[in-house]
Amino acid sequence: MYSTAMSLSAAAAASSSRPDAIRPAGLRFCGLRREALGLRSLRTSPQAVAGRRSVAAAAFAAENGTAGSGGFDYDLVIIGAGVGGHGAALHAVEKGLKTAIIEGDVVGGTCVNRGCVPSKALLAVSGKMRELRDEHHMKSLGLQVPSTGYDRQAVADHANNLASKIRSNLTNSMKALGVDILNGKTVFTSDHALKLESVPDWIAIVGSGYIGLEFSDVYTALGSEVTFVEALDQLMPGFDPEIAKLAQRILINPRKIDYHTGVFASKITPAKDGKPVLIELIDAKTKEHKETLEVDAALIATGRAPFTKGLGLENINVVTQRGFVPVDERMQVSNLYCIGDANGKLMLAHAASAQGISVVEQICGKDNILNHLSIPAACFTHPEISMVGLTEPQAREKADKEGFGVSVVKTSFKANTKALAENEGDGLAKMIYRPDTGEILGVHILGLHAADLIHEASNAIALGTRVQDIKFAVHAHPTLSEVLDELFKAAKVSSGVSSSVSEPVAA
Ligand SMILES: Cc1cc2nc3c(=O)[nH]c(=O)nc-3n(C[C@H](O)[C@H](O)[C@H](O)COP(=O)(O)OP(=O)(O)OC[C@H]3O[C@@H](n4cnc5c(N)ncnc54)[C@H](O)[C@@H]3O)c2cc1C
Ligand SMILES: NC(=O)c1ccc[n+]([C@@H]2O[C@H](COP(=O)([O-])OP(=O)(O)OC[C@H]3O[C@@H](n4cnc5c(N)ncnc54)[C@H](O)[C@@H]3O)[C@@H](O)[C@H]2O)c1
Repeated sequence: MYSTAMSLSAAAAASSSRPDAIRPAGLRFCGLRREALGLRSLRTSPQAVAGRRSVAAAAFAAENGTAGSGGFDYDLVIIGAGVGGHGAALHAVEKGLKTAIIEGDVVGGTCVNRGCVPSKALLAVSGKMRELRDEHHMKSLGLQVPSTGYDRQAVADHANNLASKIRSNLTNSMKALGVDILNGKTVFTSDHALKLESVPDWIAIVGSGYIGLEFSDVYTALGSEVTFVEALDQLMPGFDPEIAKLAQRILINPRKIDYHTGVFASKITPAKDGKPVLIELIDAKTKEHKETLEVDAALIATGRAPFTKGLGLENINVVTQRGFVPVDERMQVSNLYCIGDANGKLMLAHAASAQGISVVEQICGKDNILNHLSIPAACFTHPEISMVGLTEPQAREKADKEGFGVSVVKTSFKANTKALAENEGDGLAKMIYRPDTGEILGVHILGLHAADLIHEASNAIALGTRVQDIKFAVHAHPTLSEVLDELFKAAKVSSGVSSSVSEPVAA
């Protein structure tokens, strides 16, 4: 029997995340947490470094050894079958570890069941709807669309069906590899926003981060009017300010969206007996009452925090911060690892998975530190926003502290042939870099397929490729990737800096 899993399931009361209080703008979580569960008899596998420890994936995973007197059934027990746990499980099997995964609710976690997957299904619909309704765009392509409409339930079914399909793909992929999927006992909160049970005429969205912005795209495409309530002084405070300003011009101002910034939604009274939803707004600084909004519905998108109570972390003196588990750069705390949303470093599906893989590498005896500044992020509005590394203010702050210079280059999508062919010239890409070394500090893109374009920059940061080298890489014409090519070629790096790329050979 898996002794680790037994002690965990007895202690667990899980739901990965819930709406959270405000976080400062632009905060990148730096500080891993790992929670100790007071696990007994943990052992490292023969390849792992000496010492007892456990692994957390999505929530946590506990490692134990098959060798020796303990006689455990698994080398690795992962708690939580979200994308973090799933990524870790697949990698663990590849590494030859006998693996089990315990899920308290349904396989797939937040991303698959109430996050990335259903939200992107709704966004796919909003994208098509926008395109079909854009008469000017259609005319310019020579198309006529007589009328457009939608079936709300069919749209909702599309999101649900996609989630079920991906959930069963994930389940089957683990079963096929021999990962045992075990059920925990736990209590969950539920997230209904993605069920699209109605399309309100007027919806207030509290918080203009990723969730708020993506849902504003969905709701306005389906005909709702949106009012944003944002505590900080500008909308989209987590984004590079120049990109946020342009996003406001492209994604907010032309749509049926108004907004209140610098105010907290301090109290929300649900609709009752024909009365509307009431949202009390207070000044974020003075805390004085400003006004009360009356709307048909309210979506709270103020950040999420993990529910990590009941795991027995206090038994090993791990103190969570608003539920987040403080881990170090190797995702460790005490004798445990914690990956994914639970550690709060970067609450993204692919970050969770990358952390899981990094941890498995360590368990197998190879030191591995994930560079979080190389992990891209994307907001799937129409058009999309993507980013990797530092924002310009963050880069300038770091430069002031460490005494180096910062340069910025920008290019417009209007200069890109492919974007113009698609009639999608709205957009900007900017790169922040060190002119003395050519190091790429950050790249931010708003424009058509920005979420796909960012990877050339994130891979360059991950691999330490400098501007003076990547500028020689060739991009097919006409493609959107030339947007990044423009950035690399426009950057000016000090002439004394060496390049590892050979000079192009003259034809
Ligand atoms: C609306 C929305 C849209 C999103 N869109 C994107 C996107 O487009 N791209 C992106 O990268 N990210 C997106 N995210 C974020 C992404 O969903 C999360 O970062 C990701 O799911 C984190 O993965 P995880 O494995 O750490 O946690 P989760 O996916 O939350 O999985 C944790 C799992 O652990 C289980 N669990 C927890 N505690 C226990 C316990 N004690 N015992 C047993 N089981 C337990 C939970 O039930 C859950 O299944 C979105 C999130 C939301 C809410
Ligand atoms: N495309 C994606 O990758 C994607 C999509 C959705 C969600 N996510 C992940 O899910 C997490 C949660 O997303 P989110 O949008 O809820 O959080 P967020 O942290 O991105 O944004 C929350 C916003 O709410 C504001 N806020 C907080 N309390 C408030 C209050 N009382 N009144 C008014 N404004 C308030 C904050 O200032 C902030 O701008 C994110 O960390 C993100 O990583 C990712």
